[in-house]
Amino acid sequence: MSTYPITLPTKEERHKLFGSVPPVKGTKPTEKDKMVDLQNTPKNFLFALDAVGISNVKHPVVIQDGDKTQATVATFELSTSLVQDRKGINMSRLTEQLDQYHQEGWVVTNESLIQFARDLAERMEQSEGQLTIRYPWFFTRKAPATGLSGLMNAEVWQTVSVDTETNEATLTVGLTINVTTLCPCSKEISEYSAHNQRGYVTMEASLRDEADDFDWKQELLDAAESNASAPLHPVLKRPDEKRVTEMAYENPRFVEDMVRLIAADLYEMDAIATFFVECRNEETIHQHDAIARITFDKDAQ
Ligand SMILES: Nc1nc2c(ncn2[C@@H]2O[C@H](COP(=O)(O)OP(=O)(O)OP(=O)(O)O)[C@@H](O)[C@H]2O)c(=O)[nH]1
Repeated sequence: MSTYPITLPTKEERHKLFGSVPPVKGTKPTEKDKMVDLQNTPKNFLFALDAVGISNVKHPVVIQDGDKTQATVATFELSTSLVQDRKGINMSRLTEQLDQYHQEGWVVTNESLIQFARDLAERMEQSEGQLTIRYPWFFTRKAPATGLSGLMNAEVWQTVSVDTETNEATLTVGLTINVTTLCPCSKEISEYSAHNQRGYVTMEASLRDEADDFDWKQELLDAAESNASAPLHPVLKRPDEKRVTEMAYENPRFVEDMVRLIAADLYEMDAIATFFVECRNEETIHQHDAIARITFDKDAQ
């Protein structure tokens, strides 16, 4: 049984009580220039590597959103290639560069991401730099009848790869948004009603060099939502709810329909070279999900 009030030992004594011990007198150097630089010790390490780096890095960012900017939190993957005769990259330089860009007021655009990847490669003395940035992108959505607005978000990402020797850069963009899909089969066979579900549409596209002013977030969002049974909304009053319910009934979609219709829209966008589309419906009459996917390379046709 404890008795109060108690007299506590000092914090140092408490740490000792719970097992903390003083550091040993070490023999290895503590100054940076006397430490072994294992990463840079040259030897034949059998293979060159495509990508070495860090993933799951959470960081605040400011992104260019049309003619405005938006602050959000992004998850980064930062990497470079690695030559055969070096054991490792100096990984601290990756987050060092991220912090430096942040301190300098970095605004994320396709061009600034390409510059970031190029700087990474140069800082690491490797030929290729790569990065992926993934974040929630917020946009305003109005209710279809009352016009009441609220914020929606889609998960978006950009992957950039730069080869500093050839000076080539590739840019891939992606977006996932959820939509309403209403089952065509259920509508067809039932006396009334039709089951519907929340569909998750994921699109990824590689962009052509000349795609500078392509508003990829808006275009991918439109491709998904305009081909769904109905888009989602943050605010819906009764007249709005009636509208979206009827809209879904007028536009029934299987996952296969979704993927094919979105593929047709992406096929018509000149800025896109290759694309991937997936629709996953969280079924309301099953425990499982329904999925469909397509990958397509326009230049391979
Ligand atoms: N290459 C490599 N580094 C790792 C790995 N795991 C942890 N590290 C990192 O090793 C780092 C040591 O950083 P370095 O960038 O090599 O440090 P440094 O040589 O003092 O840095 P510079 O002054 O830039 O040359 C720490 O940031 C650790 O995160 C790994 O699997 N591979």
